Amino acid sequence: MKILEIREKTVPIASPIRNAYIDFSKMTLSLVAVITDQTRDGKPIVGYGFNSNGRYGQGQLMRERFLPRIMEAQADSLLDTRGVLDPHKVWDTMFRNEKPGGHGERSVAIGTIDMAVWDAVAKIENKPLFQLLADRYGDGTVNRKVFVYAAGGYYYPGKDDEQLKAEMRSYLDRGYAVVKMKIGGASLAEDQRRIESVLSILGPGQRLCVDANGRFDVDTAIAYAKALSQYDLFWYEEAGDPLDYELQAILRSYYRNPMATGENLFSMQDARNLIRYGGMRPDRDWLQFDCALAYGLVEYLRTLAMLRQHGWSPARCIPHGGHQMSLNIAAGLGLGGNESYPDLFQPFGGFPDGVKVENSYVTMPDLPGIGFEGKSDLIAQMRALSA
Ligand SMILES: O=C([O-])CC(=O)C(=O)O
Ligand SMILES: [Mg+2]
Repeated sequence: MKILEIREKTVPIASPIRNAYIDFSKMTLSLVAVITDQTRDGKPIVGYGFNSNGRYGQGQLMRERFLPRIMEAQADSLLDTRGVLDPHKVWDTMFRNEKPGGHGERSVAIGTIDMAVWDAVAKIENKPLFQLLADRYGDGTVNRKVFVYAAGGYYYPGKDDEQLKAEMRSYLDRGYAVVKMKIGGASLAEDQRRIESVLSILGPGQRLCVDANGRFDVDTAIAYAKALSQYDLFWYEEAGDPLDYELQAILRSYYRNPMATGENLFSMQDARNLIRYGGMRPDRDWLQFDCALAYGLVEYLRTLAMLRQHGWSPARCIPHGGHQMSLNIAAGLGLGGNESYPDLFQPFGGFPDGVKVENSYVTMPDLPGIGFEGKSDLIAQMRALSA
């Protein structure tokens, strides 16, 4: 088999929301289609991928480096022993003549193409990606029920506590038991008022996460840690700069409840530094590495192996990004769950049509590949690229 063509397009996912670090007024992503010479029911098998929110479209890097390397490679050099496209070989081909380190420069572009390759491979095998992953890298058993939480609670022009509560209530009404809001874009006193207003609407078994998006210096991170300790939060996320492992390690002396970070670490090596030097606690903290920003699933498999070597369970991973790729990895490889943005970044976030959230869990349906064909608004945009 061979890849006939790879197309990419930059697509807007702009909205007026703001976290503690950026607004999303000009946010974009790259959508990719890997068109193969394989067919099913007379139609070409096409794999699709896109990158998560937060890092913008990647078209130029793809056009100048990664797509030509794939298309110039001998078609056979990209195949496994079964004659099917091998994501690891495609990855090695993309990475040819790339130096180590400085991962963010290219990890999003490679991760986006990698997603489309896995989608194509699972479709060629006519299996859901979660089943393919369990068969190839696990013992074949899948856990179709995946924990999901609702991320939102952004700062928004004119948004008051009543609107914040209404937003969170609507997530609870849609079946979520864990919700997330932004902090660090206002004073501590104002954020505490916002947090307490959300806590006031949570019922038994319902929990809140807060996310500072890397905004705080060490003193502010500690001040928040002390103030947040009085609430029974699900987690305190990305307090300081994502690469400041010392800050993260210091925080454990001030915050006993769970913390979460990792969405802005874009390689196994960066993730390993967090595990080595960040003081993260495998019995309670959460890791949010997102394959769609971090060189894809080929690299995520290396990260999971690194975690195992350091005594961490994959169940401590709840990736950032809210895409179906991580849902498949969760169901196939035993992650602790996945993020979800019920009202943001559509049509890229979310679940196949008809999938319901119940007590903060979804059940994965049987769709070949990642499952994009089950989400009508998303697959319409994807097919427009590959048609
Ligand atoms: O606001 C963002 O950049 C997204 C984010 O941190 C998250 O989903 O955890
Ligand atoms: Mg975050």
